[in-house]
Amino acid sequence: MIRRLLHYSSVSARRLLVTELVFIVATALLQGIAFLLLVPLLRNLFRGEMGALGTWLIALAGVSIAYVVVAWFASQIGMRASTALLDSLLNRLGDRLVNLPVAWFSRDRSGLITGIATQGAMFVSTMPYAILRLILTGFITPATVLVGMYVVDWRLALAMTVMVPIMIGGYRWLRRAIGRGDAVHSVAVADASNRVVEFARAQPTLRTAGEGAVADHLVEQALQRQHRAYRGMLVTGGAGIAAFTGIVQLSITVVLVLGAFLAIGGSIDPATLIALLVLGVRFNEPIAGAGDLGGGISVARTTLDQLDELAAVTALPEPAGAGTPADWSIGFDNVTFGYGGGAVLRDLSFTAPAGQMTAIVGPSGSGKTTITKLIARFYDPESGTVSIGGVPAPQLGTSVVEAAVAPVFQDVYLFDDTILNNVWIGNSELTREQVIAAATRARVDEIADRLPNGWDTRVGEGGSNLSGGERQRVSIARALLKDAPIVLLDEATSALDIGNEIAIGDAIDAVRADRTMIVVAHRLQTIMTADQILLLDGNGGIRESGTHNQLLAADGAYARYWHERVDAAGWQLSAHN
Ligand SMILES: Nc1ncnc2c1ncn2[C@@H]1O[C@H](COP(=O)(O)OP(=O)(O)OP(=O)(O)O)[C@@H](O)[C@H]1O
Repeated sequence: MIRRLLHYSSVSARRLLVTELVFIVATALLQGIAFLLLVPLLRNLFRGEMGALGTWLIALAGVSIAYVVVAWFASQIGMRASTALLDSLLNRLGDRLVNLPVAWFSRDRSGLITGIATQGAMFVSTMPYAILRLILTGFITPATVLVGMYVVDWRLALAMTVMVPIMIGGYRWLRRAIGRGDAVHSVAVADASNRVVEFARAQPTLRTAGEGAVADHLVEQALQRQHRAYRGMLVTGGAGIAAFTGIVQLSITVVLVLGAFLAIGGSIDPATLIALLVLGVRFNEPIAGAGDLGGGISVARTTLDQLDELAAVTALPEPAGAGTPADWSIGFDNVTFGYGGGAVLRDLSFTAPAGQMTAIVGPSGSGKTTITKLIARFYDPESGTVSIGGVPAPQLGTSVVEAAVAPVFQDVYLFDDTILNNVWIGNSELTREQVIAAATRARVDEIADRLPNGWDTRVGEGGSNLSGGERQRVSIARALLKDAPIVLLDEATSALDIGNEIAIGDAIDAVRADRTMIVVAHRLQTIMTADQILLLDGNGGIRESGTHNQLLAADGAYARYWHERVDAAGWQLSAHN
């Protein structure tokens, strides 16, 4: 455990932790010595040898003062070590989160991260101060007492020694029992918090769909599972603590009975026996205390296990030296990919020329968004190659791909900050004027104009004060600011009002310039103005590809798809041409 704490500590936290451990050991030794001094002290008291008693009293007072001083330092350093450890844990977690592959993040992982970042990290950080101190003291103090007992009476010391492995066995069993219960409980807590957050987020949908009862039921089930897991943890933990306390009490009884026999046989005088029995109680006290806290270690261990699991998540392969793309074209070469089930894309090959717009169309679930996620390198394909400028993505490395690609996805996240700051994160080095200029090109100025505080109006959590189309305009403005040579655009599927429709069209024109654009296209205007259209077949491949005019002239699947869409939209081609 101590090794694991040191592993997750920063250099300064590690230094504090080691210093604290030294102080804890010193405290425990002094406590043990103070207990041992009780033997001559009590023996002299019962024998009425007052002269020697004074000497032992002074010695005891000296050791006690030293103990208080060292214990005070131990607790002060312990508190500082705890704070430093908490900082290190949260920093390690943050560093890991920004390096985890994007594909790792899903909604059911948010409960795990929240659990580690809140109770988990707090619990681990209290280890040095509140728990480790008592546990180490609980073992070092009795060990010191035991060594001293051999000096006073080896037979009682031997009896006590025999009990030690039994106590250690009991302690381990107790820790394992609590650890098992806590592992189950942690999973249940993460699941329940996911469900509650989901329930809160889904309120608008649930109310309109009248599905509140189903969601209620899911939350209730998750809370019941958590309740059961908690009860299970209390039952196993409580039984473990009771059993361990029983073992500790048994050891006192053994010493008591043996001591009584020795006193009756005359091989030990009553004064020494009383002193040794007092020592026996002192011997057991810290151990029983450590038993109560052994569960704390198990709970902290669960959090450390979760951090280890996070550390073990394999990142996508990175090259030793990043390759340089020849241009900003994108190539798919026999790409096959699935999310663990069947293949979503099968032997898919195409080239999206640099500086041109490629529109991807096709049935729902045919893998359009998946293509954009492979380009952004959220995943690597199972077989085949995705390349940028002729260089396969793994040879470019994630950071090069991230810098080259600006994604404008449908689930754009806006922070609960001003609308301007939400655009600004596209490139924090620009000035306010530059940000406003870019945002204006994406037609975000119209949104700012209607908000009470203009550019400085907060947009609510997740951008809840803006419409879907408006959020997408902010996202396009971010892409403009980032000025990446490749833009991935997943157009909103939901119908947009005419204002947003025109504004998004203008925003796309602004971002298009000479960039390579891959658009999961739903707007007819986008589709027909693309330099290349890929029609997916719904079986992981491409059915037809070409320009709008070529494909219409071919009068195949695309032509049918197009006419259906035009009819459905009641679109007047002539009006827009
Ligand atoms: N993270 C994921 N985990 C598991 N399966 C996924 C994941 N994302 C997508 N899928 C599945 O992969 C398939 C392709 O999804 P994708 O979103 O690429 O389709 P799409 O053509 O963009 O669909 P739509 O037009 O409906 O948005 C679907 O069957 C979908 O359920």
